[in-house]
This record gives sequence, C-alpha cells and structure tokens, in this order.
Amino acid sequence: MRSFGDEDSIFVDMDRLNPNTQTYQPKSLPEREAELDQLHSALRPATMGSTPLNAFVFGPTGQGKTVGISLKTSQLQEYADEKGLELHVVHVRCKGMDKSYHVMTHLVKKLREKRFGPGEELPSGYQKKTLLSMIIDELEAIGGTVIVILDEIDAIGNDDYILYELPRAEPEDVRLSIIGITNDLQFRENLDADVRSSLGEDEIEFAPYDANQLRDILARRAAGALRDTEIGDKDRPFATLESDVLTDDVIPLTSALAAQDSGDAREAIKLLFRACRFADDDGESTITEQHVRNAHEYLEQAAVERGIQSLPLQRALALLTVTHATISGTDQPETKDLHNLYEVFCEHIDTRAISERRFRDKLNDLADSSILAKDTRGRGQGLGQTNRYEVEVKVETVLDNLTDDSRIEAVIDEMLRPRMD
Ligand SMILES: Nc1ncnc2c1ncn2[C@@H]1O[C@H](COP(=O)(O)OP(=O)(O)OP(=O)(O)O)[C@@H](O)[C@H]1O
Repeated sequence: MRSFGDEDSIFVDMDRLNPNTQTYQPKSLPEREAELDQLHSALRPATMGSTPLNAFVFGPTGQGKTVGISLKTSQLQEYADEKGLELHVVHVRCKGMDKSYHVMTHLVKKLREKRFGPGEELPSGYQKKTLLSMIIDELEAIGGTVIVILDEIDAIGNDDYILYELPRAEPEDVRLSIIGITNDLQFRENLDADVRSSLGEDEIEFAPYDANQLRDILARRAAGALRDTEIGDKDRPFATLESDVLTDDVIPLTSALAAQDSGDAREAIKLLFRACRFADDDGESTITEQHVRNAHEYLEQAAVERGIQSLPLQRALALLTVTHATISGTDQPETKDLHNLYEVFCEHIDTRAISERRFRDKLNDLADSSILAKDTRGRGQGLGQTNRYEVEVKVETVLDNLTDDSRIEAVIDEMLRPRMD
C-alpha cells in the first residue's frame, strides 16, 4: 500500500486546477473583460448612492458567469466597505428549486442570515404572497443597497412569480438590484415580456469560449498549479507558457477537445485536471497527449454512466429492449419488434405501456444522449426509412448502472441476465 506524504508530485497547488468554484476562484477573467465592463456599468450607480440596475446574464454552461459576477460584486463590496457605504450582496443558487416558492423561502433565509448570521431555518407553510411580504420586510430591515443574485434561475420553469413581483416590490429606503443568471437560452426567450423588460434592464451575454481563449485559460490555471510551469507575459498566457512537466501538445489538445464539445471552461479544466492526476497517480514526471486522451475517455464514460443512472422508468425500459436484442444476438431489430418486447416488459412489472410513437421518442432521446447509436436506412424502394438502434456502451455498463428502481431490476434479473449465460 502507498503511504501518504512520501511521494513526489507534479502539482504544487492542486486546488488551482480544480474546477469546483468553492475550491478555487480565479482573481481575474481577462477573456470576459467586455462582459464584466457591462456589469460594472450596471452596478456603478451603487457607488454614487443610486440604485444599481437589474441585469439578466445569460450564456451556455461553464462560461464564467458565476465567477465573473462574484468577482465584480466582491470588488464592489470592497469599495463599499472602504467608503462606509451600506451594501449587501445575497447569492441564491436556484438549481433544484422548481418553483418560485422555493426560491422565495431560500431568499428569506439568506436575507435573515445577513442580519443574524448562518443557521437560519427555511420558512415553511406560507403562501407566496406572505413570503413576498417577508422578503420585503427583510430587505427593509437590512436597508441600504441590496444586490440579489438569482443563479440558475431557469430552474423555476414557467413559474415566474418571483421574477415578476420582486423587481416591482419597492421596499422602503432600499436600493434593490436583481441579477438573474441562466444557461438556458430557451428560458430567456420564453419569459413574459414584462418580466424580461424589468429584470433585463441590462442584458449581458457570455458567448462560448473558442479554443484560443480556452488555451489561455488553461495556461493560467496550469501555471501555479503545476511544478516548474510559468507564464512569461500575462497578456499572452499560452504563447509564453514555459513548463517542464507539460508536453507541448497537452494544452492545445485539451482546448481543442473542450472547444469541440461545447467551449465550456469547466469541462476544459476538468479534463486537464484529470489528465494531470492520471500522470501524477502513476508517478510520472510529465503529462502527455496520451494522458489527455485517457482522461477524455474516462470523463465521457463517467458522463454516460451518470446519464444511465438518472434515466426515468420509460426511457430505462426502452434502453433495456435494445440491450435485450444485443444480448440475444438480434442484429438491429425494427422499432416495432422492440416495442413488442417493451410491452412484454411492462406486463411483467405491471406498468402501463406507452404507444409505439412515444416509445420511438424515448429511443431517440437515448440516441441524443449517446447511450444508443441510431442508424437510419431505407427499407428498399418506395418503402420509406427505418431507424435501427444499437447500445453505444457495454451491456455491463447498462446493467450495472440501472439499479435504482426495483421494477427495472426485476426486468434485468428475470428477463435479461438469464439470456447472458
Ligand atoms: N476566463 C476564465 N479564466 C479562468 N477560469 C475560468 C474562466 N471562465 C470560467 N472559468 C472557470 O470555469 C468554471 C466554470 O465557471 P462558472 O461556474 O463561472 O460558469 P457558469 O457560466 O456560471 O456556468 P453554469 O451556467 O454551469 O453555472 C469555474 O471553475 C471557473 O473558475
């Protein structure tokens, strides 16, 4: 067994390459200068005793929206503390809160914690209107300038009560600004026009990073995180990066893979971090292109496994029909045959079956998430097209990750496993 503490490492500060924002926050985001200037302009009135503007910040996942806003509001807070201005920033992460109601209970809790310190309870059993009055009361008790950040606000779906009411609340002697953040462009499109115009006094878009920007981001994170790795000119991080542990191809390959997937900085950092950890765990002194490729494969596999684990019942059953065909050696069966098998599964576990058309939608959803491979081909002259499906991953990966629901387990144990022997 390995002992802690007596190993050499390529890392000098591992946290710096950790994509988790609780672990490490960059001190500057040069790639987001334009967006942060826009935010600066929206918040600046706070420094002049006026009300900062409401802003709506949007862009795909992993684009520095959360860290950017946190950097800018911390900078404003520092200024306010220095000048003795009364300013409070409240950050509510709305992920998982599927109603305005939940966002409001969390907002009440956060506002109370501003006054009384951590450990306040979530209020429960109140009507939405009462919660709104509670929020207004709390805001008035705090006073001064209050900036409320509602991060991942798309979680509330169609229930936009809080977004409609809060900008109109007008608490007395409070200069209130609301910053809504979303990575769901559809949510922004679907917002009620009144909500959009009051919340989005300023709209700030974070467009996806390109491969060159990702190179610079990775170079800055790697310098300081890895041994003997430094940047010569901070305005040209990647171009002036010198490293004894990173081979030349590593950052370009990592950026190219992340840019091609989504331009997501979180994914790019995660990939580089995993590649470095693979090298470090093997006791190697350099990180190579192969480590990046292994890390990419590992993360893709992990994402597919998470995707399989979270499949709802109908999609899981649809996946099992294709898996059953693979195990039985049936080469790419027709959707109709898969649906027949699906009906047998449903009967076995006493569940109502969905129609063949909706079943086909489930198969297509699985193909969209790269769990199934879809092949569209002609049936022969004049006979139209047909879709054939195959499992993209190993049969074992499917069976091992579909274990949460006892009905699914029954189908696997009684109808699939016996065919594997
Ligand atoms: N320009 C940058 N320089 C260095 N690190 C960055 C940069 N942009 C983003 N990051 C890092 O990428 C990760 C994701 O950033 P962040 O959480 O701010 O994204 P986001 O746009 O809010 O994503 P989501 O919509 O998923 O919440 C964090 O680890 C962050 O530190």
